[in-house]
Amino acid sequence: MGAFGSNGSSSMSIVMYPWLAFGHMTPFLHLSNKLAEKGHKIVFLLPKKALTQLEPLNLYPNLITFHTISIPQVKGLPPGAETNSDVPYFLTYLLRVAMNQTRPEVETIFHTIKPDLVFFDTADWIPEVAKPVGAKTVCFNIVSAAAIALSLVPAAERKVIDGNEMSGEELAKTPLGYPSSKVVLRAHEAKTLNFMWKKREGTACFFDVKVTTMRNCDAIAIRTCRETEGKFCDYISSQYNKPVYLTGPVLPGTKPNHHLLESRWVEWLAKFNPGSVVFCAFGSQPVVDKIDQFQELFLGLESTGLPFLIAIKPPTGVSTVEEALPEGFEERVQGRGIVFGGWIQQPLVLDHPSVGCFVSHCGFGPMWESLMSDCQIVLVPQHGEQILNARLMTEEMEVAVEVEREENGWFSRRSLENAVKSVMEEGSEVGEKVRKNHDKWKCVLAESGFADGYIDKFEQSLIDLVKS
Ligand SMILES: C[C@@H]1O[C@@H](OC[C@H]2O[C@@H](Oc3cc4c(O)cc(O)cc4[o+]c3-c3ccc(O)c(O)c3)[C@H](O)[C@@H](O)[C@@H]2O)[C@H](O)[C@H](O)[C@H]1O
Ligand SMILES: O=c1ccn([C@@H]2O[C@H](COP(=O)(O)OP(=O)(O)O[C@H]3OC[C@@H](O)[C@H](O)[C@H]3O)[C@@H](O)[C@H]2O)c(=O)[nH]1
Repeated sequence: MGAFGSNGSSSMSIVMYPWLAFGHMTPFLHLSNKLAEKGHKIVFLLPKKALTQLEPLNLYPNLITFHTISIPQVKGLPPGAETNSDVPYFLTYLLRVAMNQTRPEVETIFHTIKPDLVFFDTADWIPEVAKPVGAKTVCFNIVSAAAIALSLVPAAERKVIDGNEMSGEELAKTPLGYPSSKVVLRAHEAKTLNFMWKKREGTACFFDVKVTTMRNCDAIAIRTCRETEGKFCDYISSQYNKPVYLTGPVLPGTKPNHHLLESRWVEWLAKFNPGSVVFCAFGSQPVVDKIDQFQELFLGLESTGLPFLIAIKPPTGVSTVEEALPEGFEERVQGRGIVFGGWIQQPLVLDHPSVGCFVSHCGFGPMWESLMSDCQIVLVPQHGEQILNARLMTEEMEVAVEVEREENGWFSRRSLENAVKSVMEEGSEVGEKVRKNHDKWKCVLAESGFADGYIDKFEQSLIDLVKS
């Protein structure tokens, strides 16, 4: 094995195989760009359908090669389903079953490429397949360290009695030594964690899969930084008794071939004053499943009286967002409100000067994107991990507000309207506080050398790992 690194004579050969969700594939690709910038070669495994969205984000096509994987049809999944965008949230485990069936194809690829390193997060058989070809494995986690520390460490193990669901109170208990009293779930929120211990046909439970990946890999990596989540990273490291490598925020930055925002959005956004538009986006998967809750979100934005752009996937059972709109909504908001059910260039919309507020489901990718923007941030988290991200943003960093929900999980149009107004109205105390804190954090994260420093250190850890 020769010398490694940007100044060395040879580069590392890396394979990436992320979970089949855009919230995972996107940061894996951003990290690939950072490693390619240092001269390393990457083969990126992904389903065919994801190519359209990911190809424009590949900044080093000479070094990053996309290799499409056939995702088998599994009974119960919608026909042609390949990514989380094609699957309702409650069926996501079947996509995991499908991913497991790609093992023979991945094995063949490893034998052909013989990589030095394999990055993965969900396919727990990767270490078994990588070892015979001499590759080291990195479990790269793109969710918050807080979410992993709360529920995906050995100390969080739970006994499921007779296949019964656990109570919210039981699930809300933090594992021994968990380092925060603020980034926690309330009992009614913790119920969303039940899926982790649920036994499913054809695949182990989520908790077992994740703990196995982190136990069996050669290194654990997390897309985060010490400044925001140091204590959670230390806790994970102590739980698994291995070092945790941090990549930092891993955002693409501005590159010469950075693509442009589609003209339809440029033209529409240009009609409004700087900082006046509310952009609401809920990620790549259909997450708001109940149609009345879906409509309440729209009605809440309508009530703000502000211009808004909503990018959201239709709820389960409805094929387009248009079909799910509240009655008379389109006529009432004509000229100031748009709803879009397709893929939108989220980071570029957030960068647009007319956009002043981001209403988000608080996936971890959007969380970083919002921190790097100048927008006020309003959070409507849907599931466990997103709720924890939201607590990090509201309770620890104090850069955002969270929309209030009732005990049954429902949020009203009024609570959404109030949250948006609390950050958008001039002179609002809350609005000023979160803006000040957000500015401070942005200065830290955007400071020259901050993100690059993380990547330099990360690259060195990988080189040491490969040589070990
Ligand atoms: C209904 C179930 O769906 C499937 O999983 C749901 C989503 O899981 C996301 O990943 C995580 C979620 C959570 C969480 O909700 C609460 C937590 O405290 C921690 C996590 O962690 C993760 C996670 C962590 C680390 C990692 O490397 C991961 O790959 C994930 C995921 O982002 C999203 O795409 C899923 O839709 C699941 O398949 C389950 O079996 C279903 O029942
Ligand atoms: O229309 C879209 C949707 C998404 N995106 C981009 O795609 C990326 C993925 O978005 P999300 O993080 O919301 O992705 P997902 O919906 O797959 O989230 C999933 O994985 C990451 C976790 O933190 C989330 O909680 C989980 O739901 C974002 O960085 C976003 O900028 C778009 O550019 N356009």
